[in-house]
Formats: sequence, structure tokens, C-alpha cells
Amino acid sequence: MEKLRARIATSGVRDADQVRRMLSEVLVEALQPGWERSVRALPHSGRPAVVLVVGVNGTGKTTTTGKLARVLVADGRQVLLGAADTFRAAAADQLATWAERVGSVVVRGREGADPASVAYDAVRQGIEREADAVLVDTAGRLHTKTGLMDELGKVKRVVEKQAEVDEVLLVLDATTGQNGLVQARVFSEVVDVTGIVLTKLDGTAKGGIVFQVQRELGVPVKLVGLGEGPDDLAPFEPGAFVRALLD
Ligand SMILES: Nc1nc2c(ncn2[C@@H]2O[C@H](COP(=O)(O)OP(=O)(O)OP(=O)(O)O)[C@@H](O)[C@H]2O)c(=O)[nH]1
Repeated sequence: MEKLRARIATSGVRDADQVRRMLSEVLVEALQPGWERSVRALPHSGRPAVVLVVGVNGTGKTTTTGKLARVLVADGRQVLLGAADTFRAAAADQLATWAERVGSVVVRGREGADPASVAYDAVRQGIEREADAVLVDTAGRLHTKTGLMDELGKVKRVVEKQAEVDEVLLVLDATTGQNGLVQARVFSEVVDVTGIVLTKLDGTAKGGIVFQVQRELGVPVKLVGLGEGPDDLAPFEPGAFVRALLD
């Protein structure tokens, strides 16, 4: 609002439509598009790109992992999925179904196995098989549970013993509101989040929280989830996002 007021004052604009257009410009400038600097553009020099998918329960991590694999496979990449959610056998089954659907391979551990060891194994197999990308789906965890957050930090550290983690994607549900900022803060502290995936934007939620996440943490939204199907993942476009927000 400060920026908008300053612009109105310096331009002398009075017309409501013009002010609305200015507001739209200010909002678009506050958001960075991120996809072009994301997984798609990662250098694939002799080792797979490693991506960790993290977030609280039910935000859409597994679905996003599957859809992202589909995008990369369509780009001609060989993709391996790591099922580091070892709490629920159903979670690994869900990821295996996605792997089959999109044409990638899944690495999973037994139920109750150490998630860090499954993630390590997935990356090792990705290196051995000369995959282009390893996408590691992690279990949903509340940012307020210290033990679970410590476990996530360990997953990243263990993976880093054999390959750099190129992307840590935090999956945020667009319907979450202010709590999304708290989640982003805590996950960023623990695993250094590099991008946000804003899911469930196909509903009524607009996901306005990403302005604060971008401003406070400097983490851009890279992808948006627009439904439950395999093709419902799109690069984040600030212009379209702001148009939907102001409509
Ligand atoms: N409408 C809509 N639904 C979505 C989207 N992304 C995921 N979902 C749905 O949200 C629900 C939870 O998705 P999952 O991918 O299982 O979420 P998760 O984060 O892996 O869940 P946990 O592992 O239990 O934490 C499922 O019913 C998905 O189909 C989206 O972009 N739009």
C-alpha cells in the first residue's frame, strides 16, 4: 500500500481503474517467477538433480511429486521417486501408483524404516542408474513438532552426504492463510526451502499469503497445483496470479 500511495501521489492519477492497474503492477513486482530457475533448468552434469518435497500433512506433497515427475518425464528426463514417507505404507503405495502412471521408478523402504535411509538409498540408486532427477517425497509433519522437524533436517543432511540437494520445495495449501507463513518460516529454518508449491488453487482460495512468504523469507513460488490430475501442475505466473487475486 505504501508503494501504491507513493505512485498515486507522484503520477497524480485519480481514476479508479488506473489505480487498480497500478495496484496490480505493485503486486506483480512483489513476486518473483521461479520455475525457469527451478528443476527444469538444473544442470545435469553427471549426477541427478535432487529435490526434496516437504510440508505439513495433506497439503499435496505426494500429488505434487507425481505431477512434477510427469513434467520432467515429458521433457525427456529419467526420474526416480523416493518414498521417504515411511509412516504410512499407503503413502508409498500412492507414490508407486504415480510412478507407474508417469513412467518413473520408485524406491521405497519398509514401513517404519528410517526416512533418511530411504532418501539416501533413492539418491544412491538415482546416481547408479544415471537418472536425471531424484524426487524425494517426505512424510507430512506439523512444523510445531520438534522431533519430526529434526527428523526432516536429518533426511536432508544424510542425502547431502552423496549429492547436493538442488531444490527443497515446500508444498503450501492455498487455503491455509496466515499459518502458511509460520510453516514457511519453520521449514526454512530446518531445511532451507528454495521454492514454494502453492496447491489447491483450483478452489476458492487465492493464496495471498505468498506475498508475505516472498517478502519475509525471499522464497519464490515456483509451481501451482490446479487440481488432482497428472496435468494439473503449472509454473507460477505472477501476472495471472494477481489477476485472479483482484478479480
Ligand atoms: N483440488 C486439488 N486437490 C489437490 C491438489 N493437490 C493435491 N490435492 C489433493 O489433496 C489431497 C492430499 O494430497 P496428497 O498428495 O496425498 O498430500 P500429502 O501432502 O502427500 O499428504 P500426507 O503425506 O498425508 O501429508 C489429495 O486428495 C489430493 O488429490 C490440488 O492442486 N488441487
